[in-house]
Amino acid sequence: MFTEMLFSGLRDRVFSLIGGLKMSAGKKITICVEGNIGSGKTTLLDHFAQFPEVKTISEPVNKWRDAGGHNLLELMYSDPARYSCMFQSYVQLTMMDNHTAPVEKPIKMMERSIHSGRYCFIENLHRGGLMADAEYAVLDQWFQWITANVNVQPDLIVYLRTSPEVALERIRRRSRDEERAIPESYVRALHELHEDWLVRRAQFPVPCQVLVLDADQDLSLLKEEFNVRKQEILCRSEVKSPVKSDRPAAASAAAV
Ligand SMILES: Nc1ncnc2c1ncn2[C@@H]1O[C@H](COP(=O)(O)OP(=O)(O)O)[C@@H](O)[C@H]1O
Ligand SMILES: Nc1nc2c(ncn2[C@H]2C[C@H](O)[C@@H](COP(=O)(O)O)O2)c(=O)[nH]1
Repeated sequence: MFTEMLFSGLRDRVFSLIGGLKMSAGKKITICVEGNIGSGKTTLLDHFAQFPEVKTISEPVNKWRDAGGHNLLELMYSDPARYSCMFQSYVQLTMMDNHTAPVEKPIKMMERSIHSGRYCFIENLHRGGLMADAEYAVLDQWFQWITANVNVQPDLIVYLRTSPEVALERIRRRSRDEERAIPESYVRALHELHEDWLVRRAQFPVPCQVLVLDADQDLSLLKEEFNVRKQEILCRSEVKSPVKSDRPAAASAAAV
């Protein structure tokens, strides 16, 4: 009940923001909730799942933990040099499946996207020397083909921005078996890659508008943060969505 009350204002703000995206009649809106491991994505989706306008689609972690009886997530964490290419290949397939899943409701809210899989996780594994150049090149070719030929375009990214310290504390608190040995350096590197991508716009294209929320705050303060930022975003929602090209254009609205 307490969480319900806290998020009720957030729901209204998200919906008014979506209204600002100039939803034409019948248009479906896709929102991707991005953030580091433990940033609160599942918690946010669980809350929004109760609203009739929203269809939430969680990250397919269960598929990764049982692919024909194999726990690919555990394999990847146990020996990333050997298994990360295989794992990322399956992540790209399962995330493409989520992106293309037909949804009757006007709002599809996804946990993460194929984009963060490429720009944050694959990038992290390659830069960390845990993925060979050839594997990186092949995964990128697949990613480029998918983004050019399949509609994996979100309309809005909600970035739950946490400090690495808070993310680590929440990972430890959640204590998922496969994640018990995640080093602090891994979470820190993922944080910087999210920041480079969604805030600093350092290298990789951002496919749509981004709403940045300070997710370090406890649930009680998260709603206020969103209220403050809502107007700032709405004035940008007049901007047309990026023209669909063979690659996602950098969002014409600046990051907030
Ligand atoms: N804003 C928050 N304040 C405090 N704890 C949170 C907050 N958001 C999530 N948590 C807790 O942190 C852990 C990770 O949250 P989760 O939603 O599973 O993150 P993600 O899906 O991004 O990995 C869970 O135990 C959850 O209850
Ligand atoms: N190597 C990758 N790992 C990924 C990717 N997407 C998610 N994950 C891992 C991170 C967590 O251990 C687990 C679930 O993520 P949450 O942030 O929801 O806890 O899956 C990826 O693309 N590559």
